Amino acid sequence: MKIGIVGYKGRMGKEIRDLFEEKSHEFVWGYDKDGEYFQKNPQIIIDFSLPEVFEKTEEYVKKFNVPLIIGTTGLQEEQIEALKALAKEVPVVQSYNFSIGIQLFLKMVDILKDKIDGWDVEIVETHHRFKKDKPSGTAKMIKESLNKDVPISSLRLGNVAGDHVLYMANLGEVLSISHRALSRRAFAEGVLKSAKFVINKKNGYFTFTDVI
Ligand SMILES: NC(=O)C1=CN([C@@H]2O[C@H](COP(=O)(O)OP(=O)(O)OC[C@H]3O[C@@H](n4cnc5c(N)ncnc54)[C@H](O)[C@@H]3O)[C@@H](O)[C@H]2O)C=CC1
Ligand SMILES: O=C(O)C1=N[C@H](C(=O)O)C[C@H](O)C1
Repeated sequence: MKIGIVGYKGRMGKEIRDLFEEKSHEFVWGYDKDGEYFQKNPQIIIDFSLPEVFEKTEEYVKKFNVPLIIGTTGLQEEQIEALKALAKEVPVVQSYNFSIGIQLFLKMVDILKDKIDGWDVEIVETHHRFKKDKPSGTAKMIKESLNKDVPISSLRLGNVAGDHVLYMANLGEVLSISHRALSRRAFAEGVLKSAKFVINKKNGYFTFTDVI
């Protein structure tokens, strides 16, 4: 695959490029703060940047007419709507977490959510000090899966790649589900899976749940 990355100079951009190149795919196009890197037209665009870059990503996806995988968090409701409109033209995979573990976490939440009425429920997320958004996109996904308004606490500590814990308690017991990404490789692996899933599709809006 010939890939393009929006945010290619960032932490995730570099991890994704390294993994794809290890697997003999080619990094041929990139976009970052200082503009475009162009070697060849990409066959797919992967965006791990910031919400303010979204319109540029949309512009380049339309220009190259290729699938989009987007992991950028903190997107506005209108940007999600714009992604769904874009997905009528090209295939789009959007997720706030591309790790397999968080997919399993969400499945457990789905089993538990109707059985914890009257329990105290709180989410705690911990990330590296450089993370710009708060709370994390994953914490928002967990809250949405619970289908109720629960508090989220955000810690920004050192170089933590991404921890999420869901605590549930009644007066006699505490139950928790917890996930820790040991490095950004876990997310990059999910992006590679998504790229293989989406590369030959015509159009459509997909999440990482559809991919695995
Ligand atoms: N969905 C998932 O599984 C994951 C999502 N993320 C999300 O991915 C995004 C990127 O995370 P990191 O790589 O850690 O951040 P980062 O800050 O290391 O990388 C962001 C990149 O975007 C570039 N950028 C910023 N403003 C720009 C602009 N106006 N025009 C062009 N480029 C611009 C930066 O120069 C940088 O290279 C964040 O939204 C983060 O929350 C991160 C890890 C996993
Ligand atoms: O910014 C990060 O690093 C991460 N962001 C995502 C989020 O906001 O949920 C996913 C992961 O936890 C790492």
